Amino acid sequence: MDKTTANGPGERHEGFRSGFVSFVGRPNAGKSTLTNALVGQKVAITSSKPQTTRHVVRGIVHRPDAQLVLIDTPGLHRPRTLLGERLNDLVQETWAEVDVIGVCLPSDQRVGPGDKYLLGEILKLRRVPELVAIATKSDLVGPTRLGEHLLSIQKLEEEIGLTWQHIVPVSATEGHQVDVVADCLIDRLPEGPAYYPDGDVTDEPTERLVGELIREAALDSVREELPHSIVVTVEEMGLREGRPEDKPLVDVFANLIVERESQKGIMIGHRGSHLREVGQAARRQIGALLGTPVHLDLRVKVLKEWQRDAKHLNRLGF
Ligand SMILES: Nc1nc2c(ncn2[C@@H]2O[C@H](COP(=O)(O)OP(=O)(O)OP(=O)(O)O)[C@@H](O)[C@H]2O)c(=O)[nH]1
Repeated sequence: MDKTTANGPGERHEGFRSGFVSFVGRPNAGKSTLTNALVGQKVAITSSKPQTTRHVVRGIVHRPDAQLVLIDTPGLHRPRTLLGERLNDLVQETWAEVDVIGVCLPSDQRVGPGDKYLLGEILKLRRVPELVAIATKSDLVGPTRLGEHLLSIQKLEEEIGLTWQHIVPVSATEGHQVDVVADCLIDRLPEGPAYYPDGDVTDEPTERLVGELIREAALDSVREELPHSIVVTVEEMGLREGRPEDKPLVDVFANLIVERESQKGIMIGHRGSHLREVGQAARRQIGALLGTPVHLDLRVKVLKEWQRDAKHLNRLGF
């Protein structure tokens, strides 16, 4: 096979670049939305509530000249529970291993102490990756404000003692400059072979993605204090037997786990109305992901104080 045209996994390609990139930024900075825009398919959970990304989800960008593997981590925050501590360790381990960190700084907000804290943590890593500054949500501001924002990002170089390889504005929702972000990131990757076969968009097991879609549907509708208390386990999933070939149906059995009885009540709602809505929304999303109609059996369970209990955390995969 001609090595200059091959770009399957493990094949070296003259001038081909490949590597790992992680987006960091304050909660709600637009990391998941940018991941999805780059990959061109919904792979990371997005939500208007902060700190909802809990698992490391990979999205993969395939190009003839490069392969970019996106590692989506939860936000770093002051640990208040055992879950918080484990998440922070996971984040720092991941950051030290990627080739490039894309620091997301939303254009509609001033660069602040939270951003500087994050950057300080990055500079403390045993190995500091290349840094690209991404001014997200550029559609939310006018040119003057965007200019100011880019300037204050540049000033961080002096203030904190870091070097940006690129500073790039982007609107992931409008699809504006998404390609430029990809170029800037790929530009900093080392030469090397593709890690994944063409066409793969994520190596997350389907069940985990399905669980995330259910969690997203549940989060969309509950009050601010509930998000951290929700976790979803997919117990069983499979094609229902005995269906006609042109009418397949996938059965999904999942648990929505909360910490307290009172939260269970909120989740279920009056005569089950809330749970029904969540189920319907989740079913649509899962159907779109799998390309098959879905029957979703969703139950709400209480696992008391699961965020503080090592046994529960292990069981839930943290
Ligand atoms: N107008 C606009 N809104 C955006 C853009 N990107 C993201 N958003 C919105 O900002 C909110 C947060 O986006 P996410 O992508 O979930 O942010 P995140 O950084 O992954 O958030 P966490 O998971 O909490 O860390 C969502 O409501 C998005 O729709 C953008 O380019 N323009």
